[in-house]
Amino acid sequence: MFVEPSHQRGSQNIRNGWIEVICGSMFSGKTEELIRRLNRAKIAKQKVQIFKPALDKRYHAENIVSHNDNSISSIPVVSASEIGQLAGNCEVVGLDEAQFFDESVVAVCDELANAGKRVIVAGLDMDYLGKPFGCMPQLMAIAEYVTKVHAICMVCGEVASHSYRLSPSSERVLLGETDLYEARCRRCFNLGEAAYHSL
Ligand SMILES: Nc1ncnc2c1ncn2[C@@H]1O[C@H](COP(=O)(O)OP(=O)(O)O)[C@@H](O)[C@H]1O
Ligand SMILES: Cc1cn([C@H]2C[C@H](O)[C@@H](COP(=O)(O)O)O2)c(=O)[nH]c1=O
Ligand SMILES: [Zn+2]
Repeated sequence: MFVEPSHQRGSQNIRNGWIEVICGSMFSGKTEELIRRLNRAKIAKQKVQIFKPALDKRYHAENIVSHNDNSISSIPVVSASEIGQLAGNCEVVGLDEAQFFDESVVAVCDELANAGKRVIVAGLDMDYLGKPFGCMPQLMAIAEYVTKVHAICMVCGEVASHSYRLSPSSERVLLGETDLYEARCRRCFNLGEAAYHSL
């Protein structure tokens, strides 16, 4: 379980910021964990602002909603470059579905952390082909803390790290849930359609 580090102040009494990344496959609990951390910050009376890419409107236009129906309000943004100004004087900034943000998200997170904010980013580390997704590798590289969470393989019940696409679409961005994707372990992901026959 991730426990919050305390905010240290430097020699000029400036708060020390940092970046946390929560990554993993679909259904691995990224959004649940993001909401848990943000709610704890709210309980600690910290000013919190949450953002998501405007294209992700699966469950709700504004709220961030997990697969098990936990939710928290957020601001949808078209470009990550909007976040800096909207984050204003908040102390904690949350980003969900970070794999969909444009590449400016890396500099934006860096600047927010440099300005003393706690930045918590959740996103898919890999796409449906098992390739690194968007700016997630860069965000993981510059983060102080990286948490990789896991789902359960829907074929064999082992620990799942991959998101297997059930449709033939080869678009990288294809929004969906259990209708289009299932969590799989490495072996069942590589077996593809044959996985269910190999049990
Ligand atoms: N294969 C699976 N493995 C684990 N949890 C699953 C699976 N399929 C559905 N879930 C549900 O998804 C929830 C996690 O949802 P969420 O936090 O939105 O995940 P993520 O943001 O990583 O997609 C779990 O608590 C569980 O209720
Ligand atoms: C693997 C993969 C996923 N997506 C989409 C499908 C969902 O709408 C989101 C991921 O949501 P979650 O909170 O992590 O469950 O991303 C995609 O567009 N392309 C992909 O390769
Ligand atoms: Zn498996």
